Amino acid sequence: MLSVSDAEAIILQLVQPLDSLIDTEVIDLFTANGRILASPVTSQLDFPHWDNSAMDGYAVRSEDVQDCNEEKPVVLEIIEEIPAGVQPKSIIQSGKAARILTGAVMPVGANTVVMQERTRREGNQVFILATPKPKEFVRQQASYYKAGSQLLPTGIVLNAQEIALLAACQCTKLNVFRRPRVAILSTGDELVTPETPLQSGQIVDSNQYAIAALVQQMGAEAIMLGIVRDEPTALEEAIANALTQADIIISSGGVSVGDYDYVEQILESLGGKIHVRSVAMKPGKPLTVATFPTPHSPLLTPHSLLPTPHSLIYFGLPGNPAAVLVTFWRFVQPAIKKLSGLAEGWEPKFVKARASQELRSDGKRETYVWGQMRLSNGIYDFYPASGVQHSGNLINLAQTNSLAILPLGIARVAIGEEIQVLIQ
Ligand SMILES: Nc1nc2c(c(=O)[nH]1)N[C@H]1C(S)=C(S)[C@@H](COP(=O)(O)OP(=O)(O)OC[C@H]3O[C@@H](n4cnc5c(N)ncnc54)[C@H](O)[C@@H]3O)O[C@H]1N2
Ligand code: MOO
Ligand SMILES: [Mg+2]
Repeated sequence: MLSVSDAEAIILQLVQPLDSLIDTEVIDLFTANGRILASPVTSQLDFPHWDNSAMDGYAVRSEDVQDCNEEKPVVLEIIEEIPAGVQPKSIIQSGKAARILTGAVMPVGANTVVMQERTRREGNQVFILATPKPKEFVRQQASYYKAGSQLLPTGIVLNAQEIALLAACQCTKLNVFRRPRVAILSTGDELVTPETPLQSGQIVDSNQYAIAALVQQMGAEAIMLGIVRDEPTALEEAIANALTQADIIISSGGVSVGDYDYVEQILESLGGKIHVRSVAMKPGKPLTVATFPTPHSPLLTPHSLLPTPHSLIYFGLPGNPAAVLVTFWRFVQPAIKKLSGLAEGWEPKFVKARASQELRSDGKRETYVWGQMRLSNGIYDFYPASGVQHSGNLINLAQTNSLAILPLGIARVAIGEEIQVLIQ
């Protein structure tokens, strides 16, 4: 059985990010929230675009206002009014000033802005009551960004901050990585859809919904392939079909040692290479991970006839609902993030927290306890979900946001002790 960290290393090494030449699409800025840039962005505009005023006040020549104070103000003649958005018409000569408003273009000849509060106005004269620093309150052209240099690199997520910047640059069409395609299937004769009236012994296929929600939350496309019977031919057909339409396939169930657990055997019969068969973790022990060498369909490459170069990864998650969530957060989420083209930050995120209650495990497998992290006075406290922590219990998963980790060999964590917590 592999340790969690060995399994993680193997899995993340199997993931080849999407290709920045092939696996891309051009989208509108309006739909760019959460998407990942597939090529760097460069603007032909300087920021600021031109020298402009940072204050409401007066544009002056700094040489004219060297020695002024309240008792001995310098008096300048106002020759123009420049609101934002208006091109100045005059040149500011010695002894002259322009009324200027925040964001307005600096007039030629002026190099400094005196803020309104340090002036007094009488008619078309302004009294400068304090000496400004040279160039004070002038936002110099290109002082934030010089046209032609790289503005945003490949591999970053576009959020509000980046989208604001792209809008300001008038970059309304963006080359981004396509969304990873994730096919999802559930295995089990006992499974029915949520709208089916339950017969004795039947279970609702909640995993399909959980996995689809997780996949969508990550900005990937969830392809829901439904329930597959525990029957080798049906399973083989379903997996072969999934291979033609996805970058990643996630199934749940059928990976343990039971008489109807066929997933591993079918993966091998379809030419898959198994890299992980079980992991020393609880829940999640029978996690199975395989790869298939080449994509099985040109569907994957809408902009080219070349096949995508990365291999296809199959995650066979254990059927128990909590095992699905834990193995997804621990392994599948970073794998999808890495595949999606993110240049950095795809690794799982751990934080330190204080145990708010005693935590226990059998010490034989790395144990993941689900619960809630809460921030109080700058310190994270971890509250395990109340009720049983069994991998078949999904009731108390609701409202959890993290997983506390009890390492192998640690059977007890006392109240107040520091623990590692995986955040979702
Ligand atoms: N003799 C052993 N038995 C088991 C072992 C073991 O090591 N030796 N491991 C146990 C562990 S740990 C887990 S986890 C499960 C994993 O089993 P499978 O992946 O083979 O899953 P199934 O047997 O198909 O189902 C397990 C359980 O989960 C329910 N399930 C399955 N699919 C869904 C779904 N889509 N939505 C909701 N619930 C689902 C299923 O009804 C079962 O109750 O094996 C243990 N056994
Ligand atoms: O480890 Mo299993 O994944 O307990 O339920
Ligand atoms: Mg089983």
